[in-house]
Amino acid sequence: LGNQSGEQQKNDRFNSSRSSISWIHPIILSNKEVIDSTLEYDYYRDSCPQAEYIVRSSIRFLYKEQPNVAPALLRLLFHDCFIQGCDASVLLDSTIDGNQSEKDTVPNQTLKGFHVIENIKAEIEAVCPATVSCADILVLAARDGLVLAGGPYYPLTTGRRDSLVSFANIAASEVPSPQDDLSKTLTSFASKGFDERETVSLLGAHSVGVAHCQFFRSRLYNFSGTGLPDPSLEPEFLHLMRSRCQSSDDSKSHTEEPGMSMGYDGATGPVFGTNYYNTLVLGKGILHADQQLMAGEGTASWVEAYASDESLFRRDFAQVMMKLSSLRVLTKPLGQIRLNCSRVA
Ligand code: HEM
Ligand SMILES: [Ca+2]
Repeated sequence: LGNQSGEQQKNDRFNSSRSSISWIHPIILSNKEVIDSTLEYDYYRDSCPQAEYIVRSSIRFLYKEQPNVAPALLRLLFHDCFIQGCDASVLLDSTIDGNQSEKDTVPNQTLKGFHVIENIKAEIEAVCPATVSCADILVLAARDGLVLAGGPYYPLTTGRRDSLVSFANIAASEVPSPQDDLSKTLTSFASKGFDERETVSLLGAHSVGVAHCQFFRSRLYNFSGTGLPDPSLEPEFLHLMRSRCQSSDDSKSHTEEPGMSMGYDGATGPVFGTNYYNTLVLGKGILHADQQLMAGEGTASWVEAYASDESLFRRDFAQVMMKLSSLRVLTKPLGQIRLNCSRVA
């Protein structure tokens, strides 16, 4: 499948209408023929009834040994869905005929969890060949991991199809940067259809997982080229962060580089939800983009609401994760079912 079909696919997706129910995409093939293609609950109920069970049991098994699989997959899902929709475009490897992978772009270099999706895909292929998309496996696996990490459950529809190309240039420019100010973050999320409340709740994903020093070192030693730390950092916290992250990185690789957990205020241990928002209220956000949520009246009031009302956060987070997981999906007849998640079939 060459570039032309990739191009065609892109055009179809740019032209498809966006309704507020984002998973409904009427696709007009000719003047007469309209296919109302939608995602469905349990889309594989006849074609592969074991699929969702295989995902869930694999993630459960892995989580016991490696709980960091949950944050890794949640971040992978975000980086897939935010770039041209939930189509597994982030999972493709670069190819010799020149399709550079999103994986190989700067903002994606510390993504993890690719092998997890690949292994689940192989297990599913063994029982239902060429049936279940990598895009569906990723959204299901991320949801199941999140639940194990203490996050809310949300129902997912399925029937996504996999992209024919990876969108490296778009990823390089559209994956949000941790150095972004609030207005940039809000513009970026608004361009994908998320309002302020939804953006604040989505960032609650940072309740789990780790940020490596490279993503916030400049805040500690040389904020915006001033040679001084970020003035919004609470002094004791600045001291703690500096003790974790030296001014220069002498580790040999990303995996060795130290980091800090983002949703942990030191007092109560890592709990999904309110802790993250509390860190922001206390001026202890790790990433600049996180702390910036306190810089606007509207976003700050949502941060405060989520910091004090766990069930409100869980409800909003479940809703917004459903929306993220159905962003601009490809459905039949677009896209394909890959046989191996890192390669076009
Ligand atoms: C303004 C928007 C965002 C920015 C700038 C941002 C940036 C980052 C950065 C720099 C890291 C650290 C990566 C590393 O050290 O390897 C990170 C981690 C993470 N991000 Fe985000 N992120 C954003 C939004 C989101 C959203 C919307 C989600 C999911 C819904 C998400 C999920 C995660 C998770 C779970 C981790 C931890 C990964 C792990 O420990 O393996 N992020 N993010
Ligand atoms: Ca994508």
